[in-house]
Amino acid sequence: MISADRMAQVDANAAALGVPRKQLMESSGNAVAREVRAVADPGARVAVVAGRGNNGGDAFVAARFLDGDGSHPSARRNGDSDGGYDTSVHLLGRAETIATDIARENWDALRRGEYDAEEVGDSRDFDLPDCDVVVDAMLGTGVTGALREPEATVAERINDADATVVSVDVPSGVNADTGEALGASADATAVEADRVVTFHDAKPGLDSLDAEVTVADIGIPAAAERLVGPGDLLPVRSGTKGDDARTYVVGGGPYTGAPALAAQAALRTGADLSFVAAPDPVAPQIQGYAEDLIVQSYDGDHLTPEQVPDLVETAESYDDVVVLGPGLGNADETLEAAKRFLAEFSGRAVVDADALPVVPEVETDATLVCTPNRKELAEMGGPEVESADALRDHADEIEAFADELGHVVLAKAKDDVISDGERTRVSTAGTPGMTVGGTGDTLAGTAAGLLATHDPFQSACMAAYANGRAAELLDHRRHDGLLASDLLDALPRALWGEDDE
Ligand SMILES: NC(=O)C1=CN([C@@H]2O[C@H](COP(=O)(O)OP(=O)(O)OC[C@H]3O[C@@H](n4cnc5c(N)ncnc54)[C@H](O)[C@@H]3O)[C@@H](O)[C@H]2O)[C@@H](O)CC1
Ligand SMILES: [K+]
Repeated sequence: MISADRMAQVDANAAALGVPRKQLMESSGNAVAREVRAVADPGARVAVVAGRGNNGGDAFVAARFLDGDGSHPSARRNGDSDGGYDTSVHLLGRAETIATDIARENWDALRRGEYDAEEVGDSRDFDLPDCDVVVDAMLGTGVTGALREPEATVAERINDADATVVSVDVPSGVNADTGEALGASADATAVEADRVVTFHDAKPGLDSLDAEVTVADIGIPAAAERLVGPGDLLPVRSGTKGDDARTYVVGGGPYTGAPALAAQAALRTGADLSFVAAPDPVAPQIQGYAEDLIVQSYDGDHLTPEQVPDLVETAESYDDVVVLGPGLGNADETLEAAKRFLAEFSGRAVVDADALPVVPEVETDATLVCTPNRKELAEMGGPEVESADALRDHADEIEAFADELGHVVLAKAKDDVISDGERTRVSTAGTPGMTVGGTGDTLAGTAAGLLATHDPFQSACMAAYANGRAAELLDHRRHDGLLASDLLDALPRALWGEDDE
């Protein structure tokens, strides 16, 4: 099962892996043509009713495969008297308004190839021709809201027609995630399909329909789902910046750079305000690294359980996303404090570095993203991974560990493995230069900035990819000598830039 949003991500990942959408469209159209062949014999009359998006584009391709008068070489070879169908294509709207290049190219191919293809300017002029099969390609997963005109009227004509209705991807006007007709009213219009050819994977909403559903393999590589790619960034790229997103790094003491890097990465990733809570003696130093941060100090030179109630109260009252761990050190009192923090905190947090080993030891209501390296993963009770290259070979064990832990695990190495115990993805983004200190801190801060407005698993996937991608964007200049602080500059481009699409 795959949701419409995830399908769009996978599709963008496939393009990044070298299988562009136009190629997928060719496979989709071919699959639609196969379905028509399954419901009607050659020579039957097929009316293709297409919208101006890629759903229509799929059907333009199908028309090329279906149309014919029996003279196609394959039909002759097979000894069929007539391998083709009497096919007409009806585009709802003018060709200039076709929304995507690939759909327009397939429309142009129909016109140049002298297929029977017309533009329908006004639905009042449109008489669905007498036909045996209607291919419904008005709208697919790109539909928003109730069917507008002319689609609504045409949907009624399709439903009234005495023909087998084959819908492309999803019946037009139906929400693929829920199976409901889109729109406010209970009697919202949608096409009633006899058959649906959907692509790549089943859609949750199609089960409840009174239609026979075929799932067609359109050649999307498995890696487009398994590997985190630019498609996984669609939630940030298509979303708006969260209002008042705030992050709160509880870190510093023996070290000062780590909390500063994490807090700055959070700002680069969409947080509006980034706070650091740090011990008195090091607070000015952390502030000195960056005027963009708001540093709040507490008594003592390292975190102790005494400070925890105040920190929890501050974080919870402002609904801050916490980063717990960077630069805290591992004094016994500090680990005790980390444990107490997690026991009392019920918000969202990224847990990194020295705070990680306490996670399995504590009951918490908090929503956590844990970001261990290989050594920390083992210390937490996760799998022992023999080398930095081998992490992804242990993906199944990491999934089992995340399931047992009850939190998202982002295990970082050459390739990162991200799991919530059910879903597991691998990020191969990154460069050899990233073994330098501090890149884990920018990763934790990035995850926190994203966690302010996105779900934990998605945030962890996006953070792993964006942090690695930031290094790739810089790598041509800094193959040796990359600094974690360099990544800060590149993070916004990695997240929102167009350069890897
Ligand atoms: N995403 C994928 O992975 C793939 C998608 N493919 C096809 O692409 C389709 C999605 O294409 P698009 O995203 O271009 O979207 P659609 O073709 O579903 O529809 C988009 C168009 O419909 C219009 N529209 C939206 N809501 C409307 C409403 N309520 N009434 C009237 N018009 C409305 C929009 O203005 C836009 O022009 C899929 O359903 C599938 O058929 C396939 O080609 C292969 C792979
Ligand atoms: K459709």
